[in-house]
Amino acid sequence: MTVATPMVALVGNPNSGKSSLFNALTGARQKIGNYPGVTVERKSGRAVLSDGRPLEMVDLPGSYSLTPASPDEEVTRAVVTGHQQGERRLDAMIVVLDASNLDQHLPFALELIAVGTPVVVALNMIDMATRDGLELDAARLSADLGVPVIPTVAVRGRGLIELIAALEAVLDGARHRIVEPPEHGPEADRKLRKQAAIIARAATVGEPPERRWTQRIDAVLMHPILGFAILLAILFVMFQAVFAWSATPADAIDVGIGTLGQYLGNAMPDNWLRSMIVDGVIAGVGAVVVFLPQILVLFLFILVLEATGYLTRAAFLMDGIMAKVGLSGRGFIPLLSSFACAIPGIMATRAISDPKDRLTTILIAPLMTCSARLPVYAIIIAAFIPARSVGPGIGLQGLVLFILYLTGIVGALAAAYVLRRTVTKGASAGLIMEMPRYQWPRLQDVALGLWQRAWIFLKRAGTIIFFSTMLLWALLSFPKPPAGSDVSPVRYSLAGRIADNLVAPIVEPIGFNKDIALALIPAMAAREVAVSALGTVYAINAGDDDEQAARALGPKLAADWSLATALAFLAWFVFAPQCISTIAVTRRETNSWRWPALMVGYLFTLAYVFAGATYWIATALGLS
Ligand SMILES: Nc1nc2c(ncn2[C@@H]2O[C@H](COP(=O)(O)OP(=O)(O)OP(=O)(O)O)[C@@H](O)[C@H]2O)c(=O)[nH]1
Ligand SMILES: [Mg+2]
Repeated sequence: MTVATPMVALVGNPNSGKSSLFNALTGARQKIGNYPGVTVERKSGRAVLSDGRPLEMVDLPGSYSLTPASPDEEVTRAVVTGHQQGERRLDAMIVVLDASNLDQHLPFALELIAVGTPVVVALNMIDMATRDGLELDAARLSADLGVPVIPTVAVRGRGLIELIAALEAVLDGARHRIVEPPEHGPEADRKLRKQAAIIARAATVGEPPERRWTQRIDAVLMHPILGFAILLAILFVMFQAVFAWSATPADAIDVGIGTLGQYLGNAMPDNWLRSMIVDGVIAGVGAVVVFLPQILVLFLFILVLEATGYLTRAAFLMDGIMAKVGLSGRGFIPLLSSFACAIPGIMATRAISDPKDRLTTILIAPLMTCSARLPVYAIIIAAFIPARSVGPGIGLQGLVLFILYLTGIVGALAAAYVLRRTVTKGASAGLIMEMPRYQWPRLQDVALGLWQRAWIFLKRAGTIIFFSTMLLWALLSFPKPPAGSDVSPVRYSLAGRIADNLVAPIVEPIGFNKDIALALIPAMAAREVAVSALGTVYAINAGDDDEQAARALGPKLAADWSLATALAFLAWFVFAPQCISTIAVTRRETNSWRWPALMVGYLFTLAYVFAGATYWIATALGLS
């Protein structure tokens, strides 16, 4: 028998009903304070056992595991292990579970039971589980866990008498020793989750078909090997579709822009204004707008996958790999968003609680292939990679695009691995997220999402790209070479001179010609500007004798560049941090210039090295 007032804590996942249970058990006899040195609230109160003995009870903050990922979770761990300043050693714990979420709440319960302090499990929210048609076997669960399990409905006060009785029984048992729980990594985490899943399944005797279906689908989609193969297959189909489905509408836009350019070219007098509109705006902006269909196909896939509930599963699948490089699955959604654009991706990292984990995720986000790279990739692939099939249903062009995406991902993982061992050193936490239900995507939602992306893209084309194209046109057009000289107007212009004298010598060793050197300057504003810049350069170069120049950029490149140069150009854009907005948002989110500077530095280095290696290997293979 314990002599002093027994000390009991309520522990469990967030939202399992701890506070509701605490209120029901202690009534008005509560004290609220703070744990010393931290801003974590301490809530304690008095309950009574059936024989009238008093009991001190604390309501701990919700946690996912004993490996802390936040100050709240640190306090929970410290109280559970008896190391918390200002807290007595526990005599018992009430572990609170949400009955309809056993899979996700049991891993923490298993960890808590392993500590050795006497435990009573409150199988809470039984009313919700029953409402959903879920039937649980508390006795079986108790047998598997080795501790008493009492079904409760905290908000109705049901099961409280039984809970107190069970608590009394464990308090009267022998004194216990605390087994210091190991802080565990992802491997131990997965084991725990697996064990939890088995116990949960055994305790579930009746389940509505919908839940069973979810589990059956999950068993396949989240299988460590099969699920991964399916994820890769889905991504692969997605990239094939980006090319296959967009060809016809892209051609139509292309023809439309060409016709517009030709019409204006014929209708306007031959002066600088005509050159600015036809060679500058229409050639430049048009070269980018052509990629709208491909961007929409990509987003169609992302939006549909997200709406079905699959993306969260993909995050779980990726967690294992991400943990190996020191990231957590929490970073998956931000990184996936970065496939659309790094800016919302970097902002979404706010959901990552560990600061170093978050910082690493920010630093590698620009390596995810954003939609602004798509125009660059697409034009080079279309011009240099033959549209032939390399297997049933596998186009070579889609395959190359897939490889470019993959290179970005592998580069990001490698970068994270290095960063986590150097500048952002630290331990990584496991992933816990609630799984959404599987459902059919709603057509309106997908349509609205697509409309928003299209609008954002066109707005960029109308602002950043429009202005940088105009500026570039001006830099490319002036000063004019003296009449009668046969020097190229582009090379004679201000932009041409900057590119030739400053940039070209740096990028020449990696196989870039002077036109590329020129395009890289305005592309610092945004990657897709590289395409509009090339469009403008070649349009101005072609002068009056080639009305088709504005829209025939692809064939022009194919005639002008070697394959080795084209491949090096692709490799460059996998890594190069050519996006002012990303640098700005990194500065804002990390609140210092140090991290964006590091990001720009390491990415340019990688871009240079990889583009160079690609060029030299391709040249050695005779691909020039
Ligand atoms: N239907 C039903 N709702 C419950 C039950 N227990 C708690 N709730 C509700 O579940 C929600 C979360 O309950 P809390 O008691 O705040 O959960 P908690 O575990 O203290 O959550 P954190 O403090 O965030 O970790 C509240 O809206 C409660 O009203 C229950 O047995 N049945
Ligand atoms: Mg609470």
